[in-house]
Amino acid sequence: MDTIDKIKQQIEENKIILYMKGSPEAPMCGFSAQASQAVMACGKEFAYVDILQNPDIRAELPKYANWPTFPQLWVNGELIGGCDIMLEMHQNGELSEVIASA
Ligand SMILES: N[C@@H](CCC(=O)N[C@@H](CS)C(=O)NCC(=O)O)C(=O)O
Ligand code: FES
Repeated sequence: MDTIDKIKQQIEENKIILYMKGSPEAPMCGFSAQASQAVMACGKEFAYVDILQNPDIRAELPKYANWPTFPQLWVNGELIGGCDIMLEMHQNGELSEVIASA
């Protein structure tokens, strides 16, 4: 399967999916750590992909998403945003709402 198809499948099959560096338990970058903590605080199960272990996705997702960096949170097939957006939405309560809608 080519990388774009793999990405599309992941996003379709997982209502909440976080593309990040490392894992929520062992994040490998401060941005990914903060983002995964905000998502975890919403209390709903979510999928994640460690892009450090998936260099093809690291290379292709930014083009597909039209978003240059990681982490990236996707909910219901749509890009929500990166770390700054997740933290802002966590602070104003919108992150839980979006995640609850998944
Ligand atoms: N301001 C960004 C911070 C994230 C960021 O700058 N990520 C960088 C460093 S971890 C990145 O993903 N660079 C591309 C790469 O490492 O593939 C956000 O809101 O998500
Ligand atoms: S890995 Fe260096 S800032 Fe994320």
